[in-house]
Amino acid sequence: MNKKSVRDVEVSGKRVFVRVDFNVPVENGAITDDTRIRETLPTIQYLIENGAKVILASHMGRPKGEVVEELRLTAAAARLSELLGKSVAKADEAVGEAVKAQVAALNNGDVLLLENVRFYAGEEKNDPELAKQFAELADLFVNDAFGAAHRAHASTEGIAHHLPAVSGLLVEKELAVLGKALSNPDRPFTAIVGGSKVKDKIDVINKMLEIADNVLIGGGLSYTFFKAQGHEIGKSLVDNEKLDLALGFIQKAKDLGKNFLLPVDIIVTDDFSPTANTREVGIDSIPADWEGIDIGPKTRELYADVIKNSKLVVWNGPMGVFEIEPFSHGTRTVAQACADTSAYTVIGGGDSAAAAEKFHLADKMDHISTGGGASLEFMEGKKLPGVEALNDK
Ligand SMILES: Nc1ncnc2c1ncn2[C@@H]1O[C@H](COP(=O)(O)OP(=O)(O)O)[C@@H](O)[C@H]1O
Ligand SMILES: O=C(OP(=O)(O)O)[C@H](O)COP(=O)(O)O
Repeated sequence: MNKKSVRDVEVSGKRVFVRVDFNVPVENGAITDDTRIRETLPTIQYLIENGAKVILASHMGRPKGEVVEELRLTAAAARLSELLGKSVAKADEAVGEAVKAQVAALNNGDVLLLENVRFYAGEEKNDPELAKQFAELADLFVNDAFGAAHRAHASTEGIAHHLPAVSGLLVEKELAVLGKALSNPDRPFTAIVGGSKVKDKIDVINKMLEIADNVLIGGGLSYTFFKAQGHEIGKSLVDNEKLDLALGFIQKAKDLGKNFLLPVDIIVTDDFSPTANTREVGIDSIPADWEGIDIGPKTRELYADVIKNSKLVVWNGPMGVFEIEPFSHGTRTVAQACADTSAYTVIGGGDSAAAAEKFHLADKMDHISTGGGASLEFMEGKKLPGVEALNDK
């Protein structure tokens, strides 16, 4: 990476404003997955050990510039404190006199977590005044919020214009792993693209056709391709505006000599529920009033085989509605194949990561990205504003 990291600058005795992504799932006030907090520990521990005064800032949810009690970072502070094995002070605001006083009271090695930065309307607007207020709290800015690196907000981008600005160790790691997949991949390189957000995934499929050897399509995306090819797709998910583009991708794969695989069989259902009737059908036999919900057994076998024979696998998006048990087999098979293969496996996207967790296979993957949107945008070749704003080496 051509950006400076926290290791490239002096931090001892400095007030360091660290943007993290503690946007973790919470149910009834309890954190249900603390991955994003655990992944920032290397940076926070590095700063503590090197005598910095650590000021952490994060967003949580989308409170749209207002205080929303359920979106306070109180539970995150408590969990961080447990994980660090030391007390973490928590501010009730993110800027202002009380926060300044809390910062002034910090000793070297102390940690203070500010309140949700999205309680301020200026955050998402990248208001220069708010960015300045954040900057006034510190001597150095460290961005370790990979999950929010695609956002140009006051605490991710604006602040970098007022302070020396470097990356944290998580951002550095994410960029190194995802960057390798893009620029110097081990081959055969297999990209698996599934999920339901056709519009969001189009650019990623396009990019993967250029850089991967095998592109496997699954999930709700598949039906736009099937419809474009003239198949009956019943009530399956489709994006009618992308039919020509889908045909274009099939042609592009041929022109580039890439192995572009669509499901050869699927599971259809007559109702979106765990007790619904299901059938395995070929892609030319989808009943008009049924819905495609998962990849079928032949496709599972085919995809698992490709994954097994790969050296690098990048997976984004589930193969079916894995949240409902009878429709989870395709996603489970792909997750298991990723766990078993000797290939280096990279998982991006919240739902694919959640699927790996659900099947207790997450620790068998080589890299699970902490950013869904951010990893997609990075893989599409877009610039991430939270990274671009950092100081060059
Ligand atoms: N055939 C399908 N029909 C409808 N929804 C699907 C289908 N296959 C997968 N899904 C849904 O897609 C969702 C995930 O899509 P997406 O957000 O694009 O993935 P990710 O978060 O991994 O990027 C899951 O909730 C899953 O239930
Ligand atoms: O959860 C996040 O994004 P993700 O679901 O794309 O990984 C990040 O915290 C960014 O949040 P945002 O999409 O509200 O800006």
